[in-house]
Amino acid sequence: MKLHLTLPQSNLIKEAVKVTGSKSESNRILLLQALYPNLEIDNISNSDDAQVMAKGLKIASGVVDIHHAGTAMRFLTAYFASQEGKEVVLTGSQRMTERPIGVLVDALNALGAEITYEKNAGYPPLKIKGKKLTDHKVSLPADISSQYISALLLNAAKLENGLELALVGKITSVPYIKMTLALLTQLKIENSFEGNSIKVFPKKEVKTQTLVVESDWSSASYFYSIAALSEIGSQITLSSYKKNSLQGDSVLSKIYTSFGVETVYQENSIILKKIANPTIENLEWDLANAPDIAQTIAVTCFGLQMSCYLTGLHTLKIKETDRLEALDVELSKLGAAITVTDKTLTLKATTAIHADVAIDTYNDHRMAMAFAPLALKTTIFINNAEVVSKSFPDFWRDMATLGIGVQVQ
Ligand SMILES: O=C(O)C1=C[C@@H](OP(=O)(O)O)[C@@H](O)[C@H](O)C1
Ligand SMILES: C=C(OP(=O)(O)O)C(=O)O
Repeated sequence: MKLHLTLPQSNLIKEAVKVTGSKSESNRILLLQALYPNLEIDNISNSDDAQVMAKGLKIASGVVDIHHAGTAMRFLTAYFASQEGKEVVLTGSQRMTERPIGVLVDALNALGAEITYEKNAGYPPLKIKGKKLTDHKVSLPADISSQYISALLLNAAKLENGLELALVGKITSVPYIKMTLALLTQLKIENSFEGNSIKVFPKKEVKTQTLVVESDWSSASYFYSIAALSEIGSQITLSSYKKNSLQGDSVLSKIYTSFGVETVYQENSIILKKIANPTIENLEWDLANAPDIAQTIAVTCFGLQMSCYLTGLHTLKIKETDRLEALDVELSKLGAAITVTDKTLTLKATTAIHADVAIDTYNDHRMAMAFAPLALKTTIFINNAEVVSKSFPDFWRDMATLGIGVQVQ
């Protein structure tokens, strides 16, 4: 589906938008619910990734296909490896077979699991024969993806002796590890994270309770970008959010103050108010703790004709696509002066934004959504716009709600 996006007729429409639940929280809680069936979930994400996760957890043998969902791939690998009696081949999309998983497989096999590669060593598909894992100490590199660590931690309390991880190297995407531990703490599963050591203690049962998923902050980033690119005086209301979020991407409220966007927390909503022009000329930010908002921020800077220097982007090359390369190609089409390395992105202030460019999305939901806010500055086409369903199926409907012209070509 190719979409043509056009400018809002006047100011943004002040409709409140209810954003679906965090996919990161949802996929963690779904796994915990499979381990502790007396848990209930509220505000679960309606994303493809949460749906494939829920479906995958119900399968006991045969092929489990998790499509593009990285968290589902990693979390289910640890889950099936520790489920005695289950035997599956865990696979996904073509891109998933190019996203590395060797660190997690090595760690699980070192704990006594039986996982083998169906095709290429270090990559899905995996053949997993579930076993009772009794070893409880393992060390693993922590600088490639935090999802390997969360996968181990989520399943840890059901292991006979719990789990003790020694993390090697600079720990990346730390807030996601803290989110995992915070959810365990909510279930009164004892855990600790000190220096490079994480411990989770065994717990056979948890109290019956409902875990409420906060709405997705990565999804909120596109609305922050819209607010930043809109006229002073515009505002957008999003629910359901809270000030003390488990999601690291909530750092958006801080970052976007530099673009003149203020965040007001009101009951269970956030109101994004465009109150000023950008307060800086160049944004410098290390995004190692919030990699999923890199595309949004780069495009916001481009739309505001600002320069930026983004660092900590070393994980972007192994996500849904090589996001650094994709940003380089697509922003250049629009007229940007951009340079990327394997962990940084530099953008020079642009003088003009080209009109009617068709943005390619590379099977990456965040490419489609990050570029959409440019509709406030120019007319733009988004190719394969349906990719948004990976995390935010209602995205285009919500864009239209705000008054942005969304036409199928
Ligand atoms: O644990 C999670 O829910 C996630 C962790 C991050 O991955 P990395 O740790 O691989 O950076 C993030 O990019 C991904 O979208 C979700
Ligand atoms: C990287 C992402 O997801 P995953 O790794 O779970 O596929 C994302 O949603 O930006």
